[in-house]
Amino acid sequence: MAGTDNAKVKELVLKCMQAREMAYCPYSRFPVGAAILTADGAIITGCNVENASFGLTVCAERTAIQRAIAEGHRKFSAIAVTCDIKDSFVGPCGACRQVLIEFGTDWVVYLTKPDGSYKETSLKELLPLAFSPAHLGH
Ligand SMILES: O=c1ccn([C@H]2C[C@H](O)[C@@H](CO)O2)c(=O)[nH]1
Ligand SMILES: [Zn+2]
Repeated sequence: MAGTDNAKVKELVLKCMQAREMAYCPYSRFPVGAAILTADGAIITGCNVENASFGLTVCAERTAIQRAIAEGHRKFSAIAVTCDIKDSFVGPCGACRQVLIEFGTDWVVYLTKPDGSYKETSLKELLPLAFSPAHLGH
C-alpha cells in the first residue's frame, strides 16, 4: 500500500497473529486475530470473544475497532486479519466489513495465512455498493 512500508506491514501481520493467540473461542475453536494500523502509526489489536449465548460473540475485527475508537483513534491506514486456515486467504465477515467501512473506504485490508503470507485488498473491494455515513449526510 502507498505509504505503508513493507516492514510496517510485516509488523502488523505479526501483531494480528499474536492477537489470535488471545482469542476466547471455546465453542468454535476458531481463533481469529486482527491488528489495525492507525493513521498516526499506532497498532491496536483484537481477537474474537465468544459467549455461551452464541449470538453475543464479537469478531476479532470488531474487537479491534472498538478498542481503537475507545483509545481515541479515528483515522486508519490498514487492518490485518488472520485465522488458522492455511490454504486460502479469508476475509472478514459481512458484519465486520460494515463496521470497518464506517471509518472510511480507503484503508487497506491484509488477509493473512498462518505462514505469514498476506494478500492486499480493500474495503471497497470487500463491500461494494456499501451503505455508508455519506448516505446519512456524514
Ligand atoms: O470475520 C470473522 C469471522 C468470524 N470470526 C469469529 C467469530 C467466531 O468466534 C468464530 C467462528 O465464526 O470466528 C471473527 O472473529 N471474524
Ligand atoms: Zn466479523
